[in-house]
Amino acid sequence: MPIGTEILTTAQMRATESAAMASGRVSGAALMERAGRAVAGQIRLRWPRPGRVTVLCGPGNNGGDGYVIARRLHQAGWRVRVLGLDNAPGPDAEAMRRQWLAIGPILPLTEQALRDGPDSDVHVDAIFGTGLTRPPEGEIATILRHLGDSRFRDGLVAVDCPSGLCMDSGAMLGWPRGTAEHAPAARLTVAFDSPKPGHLLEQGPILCGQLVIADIGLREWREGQGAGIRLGCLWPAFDIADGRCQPVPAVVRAGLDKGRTRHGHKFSHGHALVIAGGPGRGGAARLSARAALRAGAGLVTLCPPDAAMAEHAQPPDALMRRPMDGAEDLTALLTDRRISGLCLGPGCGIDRAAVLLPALLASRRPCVLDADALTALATHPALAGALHEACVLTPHAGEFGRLFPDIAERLQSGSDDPAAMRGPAFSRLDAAREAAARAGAIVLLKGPDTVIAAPDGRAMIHSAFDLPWLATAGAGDVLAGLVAGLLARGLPALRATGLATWLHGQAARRLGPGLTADDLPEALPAVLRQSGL
Ligand SMILES: NC(=O)C1=CN([C@@H]2O[C@H](COP(=O)(O)OP(=O)(O)OC[C@H]3O[C@@H](n4cnc5c(N)ncnc54)[C@H](O)[C@@H]3O)[C@@H](O)[C@H]2O)[C@@H](O)CC1
Ligand SMILES: [K+]
Repeated sequence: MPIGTEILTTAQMRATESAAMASGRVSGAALMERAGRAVAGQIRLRWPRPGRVTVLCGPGNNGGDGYVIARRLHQAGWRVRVLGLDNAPGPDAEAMRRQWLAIGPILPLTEQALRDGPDSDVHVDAIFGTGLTRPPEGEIATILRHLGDSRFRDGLVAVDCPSGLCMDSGAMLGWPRGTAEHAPAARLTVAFDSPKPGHLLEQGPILCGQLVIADIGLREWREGQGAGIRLGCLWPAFDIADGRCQPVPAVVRAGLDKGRTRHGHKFSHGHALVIAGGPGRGGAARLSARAALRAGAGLVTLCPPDAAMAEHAQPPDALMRRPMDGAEDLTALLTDRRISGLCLGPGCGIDRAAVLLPALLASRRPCVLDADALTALATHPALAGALHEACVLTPHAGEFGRLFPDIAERLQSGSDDPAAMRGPAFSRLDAAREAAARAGAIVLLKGPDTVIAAPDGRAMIHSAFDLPWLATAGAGDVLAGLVAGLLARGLPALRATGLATWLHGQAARRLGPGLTADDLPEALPAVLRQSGL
């Protein structure tokens, strides 16, 4: 079942296009015309008065789109300059190129030609799209670095993606991994049919500027691809075809009714257990517990060791407290079948987490393992064998590196062949999926580009590049608590994780700069109400 907005890898996009063309109901040229028309339309929306535009056309179909854009803008009264290559493009791009040649000349695609011309209000980057297979070199690399000058940014429009961006990973091929200095950063990127992972990961959101997804009529063939990668959230700069943000991803609605009937008993809304640490370190777990309550768990019990009970006496009074000293206490508690979600890790202490993990995992109860529980897993690898599909691991990059050092190393080096850096580069999506498959659990790899993956390969991306203020102490504890609360309510683990991540981001968006983690659970009622949940 589709969840949220679908994301396609470049291979899935190509397969979708091929299926559409094989159907005989749409031609490659028609798709190209729609793509070019969509970009020209978006340019005219932002620059209503016709101005000067330079269109840079590359060797493939991305370049073909560029010739369509040039023609359409010319027809709309723009003064158009086209730079292109002599390479024989494919038949569709060649047809578009000829149509342009009937209107105007094609100058060489060189930095010199770019510099020589009169100033343009808009530059259209139609050099490479999904066909990028290796880092740009030579003259084209020089052009891209030239376009990377910040003075171009306000007028740079990327067709499908900024050229050089690997649309499967969000890495700029040819740039050191994790950097994009002097790469062509667009004000606007018009991508076709669906976002690709690279629009949302790593450098993608920084380089794409505003991302608009243009509908070019491929939906029925896309749905046949069984993509399996789902977007759990859209960030505000994200426009779906009709120019609006999608208000609430389907992930938010699906399955939430469970345990929320009008006549429901508190136990039918689930019982979450949040395990706290020793004296003086209870704050993190209390944040998690408050978030679990706000996520709608019917009951939430905070379980510190007996020696720390006293410091949990303050509100919220809705929280229950119960001492839990060791694994026997946990096992005894878990004989209560109504406990339907657990949270272990925030402020717990690594030793305590290691002691409790075997009993927790043996119960096969849905759980989120965060912070110290992840470090305990990394230091006691034998425990990992007991992980199961209802476990959610929520590592940040450092914890991920300790749990899955070889996968983190591949991600760091950027590609299976770092010397040549041939795309598609190994991505955070690949890393999270591989880790989830190995662990047999859900993996939520945190970052401004959070990736959530299930062992069967289903995945979501949550882009929060617009929320720098969410990187604050305790925000992760709140996220873990939200996951635990939703698990307790009976949501399947992947869905609970996606929804928790989305709610977390929405709460942060609502609060804005200056938020503290304490504010996040309190912002949830408004987010839930606004989303109609
Ligand atoms: N196929 C279709 O039906 C449609 C494709 N569309 C456009 O077509 C694009 C994909 O077109 P292509 O597959 O032709 O690929 P591109 O236009 O992205 O790339 C062109 C060619 O450049 C070569 N190349 C790759 N990396 C290179 C490098 N570093 N240096 C030099 N050459 C390099 C490749 O051999 C590739 O075929 C999409 O991004 C989109 O813009 C749109 O027209 C919509 C319809
Ligand atoms: K491009």
